[in-house]
Amino acid sequence: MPGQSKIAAIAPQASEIAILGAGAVGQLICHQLHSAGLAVGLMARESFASHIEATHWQDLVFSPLSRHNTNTESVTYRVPKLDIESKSAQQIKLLIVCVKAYQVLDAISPLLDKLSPQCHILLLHNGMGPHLALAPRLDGRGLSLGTTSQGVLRQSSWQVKQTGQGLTQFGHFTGPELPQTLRERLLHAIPNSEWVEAIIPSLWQKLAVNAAINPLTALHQCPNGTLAQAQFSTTIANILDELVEVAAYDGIELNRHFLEERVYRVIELTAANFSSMHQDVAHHRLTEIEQINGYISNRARAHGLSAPINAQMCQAIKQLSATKPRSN
Ligand SMILES: NC(=O)C1=CN([C@@H]2O[C@H](COP(=O)(O)OP(=O)(O)OC[C@H]3O[C@@H](n4cnc5c(N)ncnc54)[C@H](OP(=O)(O)O)[C@@H]3O)[C@@H](O)[C@H]2O)C=CC1
Ligand SMILES: CC(C)(CO)C(=O)C(=O)O
Repeated sequence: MPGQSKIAAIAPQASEIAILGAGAVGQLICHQLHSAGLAVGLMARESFASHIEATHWQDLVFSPLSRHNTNTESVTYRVPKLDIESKSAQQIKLLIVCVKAYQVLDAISPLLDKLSPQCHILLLHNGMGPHLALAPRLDGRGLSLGTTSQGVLRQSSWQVKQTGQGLTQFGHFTGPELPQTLRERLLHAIPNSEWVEAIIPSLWQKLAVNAAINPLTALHQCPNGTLAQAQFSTTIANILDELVEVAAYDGIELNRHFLEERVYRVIELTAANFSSMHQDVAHHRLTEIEQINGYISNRARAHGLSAPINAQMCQAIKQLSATKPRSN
């Protein structure tokens, strides 16, 4: 293939880090960990139906971010495809879950009684909620959470292209902490990443960006930049007002002014992009609305409050999706 170099490297040692969910983000993180020399393997959906006992390999193609739309050279590399039924699964020390928010529980549930009791779990998705459902089921394992503003596009099953750089944040949520050595390796491997003392406020801040941008771009079928127009400012302000109030009841103090500035900065920086929800609706896929505006409205209800604009966004996206047959 033109513009592509083969640098296949086989790491013979057992994988100490496994990535569950071999989609866009899963393959991006896999590439970054593999490039840093870490023993990483993939758990793709098809592994569960597989009767192959031993570890086998997967070739992946990664295209780095291209500046000025120039042709960048893609790299092909090879990582183990992990089978949860194999003995090597017991050696996994860190499981990074890179599925969509609504897929987390279904993806991880079959693994919980098979992973080692020491295996640490890290959830990396947009939206919030799965951590609350997963926490009581950890059986003494540690749980960390993360959020990334890197951008990546899946071009085919085993080929992804990085489309944006951005901050990635991780932090401890509950149970035993991620061992220091693994934490350092993770931060070293993922560009522009940091460990934060309090991850939940960071997740709320990312939630604010997604809650303001994603449903409006899907409903109005527009790129992110269109939301800078004055006609959207009241709705965006209302979404943020409700979010800040609900977060405060959850014990998280957010700076309303800072949040709004952040939302408009993302609108400007990603002006030409179509949000993930816009794309999910356009491609007739399930959206993460339930874990974004739906989470705000559910947490409001849990505190005896209401978050009518977020509830309305949630309802409108579900209605819009219902008019289109789903492909997943
Ligand atoms: N793409 C991006 O640029 C960014 C995405 N995010 C967030 O990251 C998360 C992941 O997004 P993204 O990678 O784009 O999504 P994708 O749909 O590309 O990847 C999800 C992957 O999870 C797999 N999966 C689903 N269910 C299971 C299961 N039960 N067992 C094993 N694998 C499973 C899917 O398999 P299959 O292929 O078979 O469906 C798919 O490969 C989302 O929350 C998204 O909002 C955050 C920042 C940027
Ligand atoms: C930041 C934003 C809104 C960029 O499009 C995003 O995270 C998404 O589309 O889900």
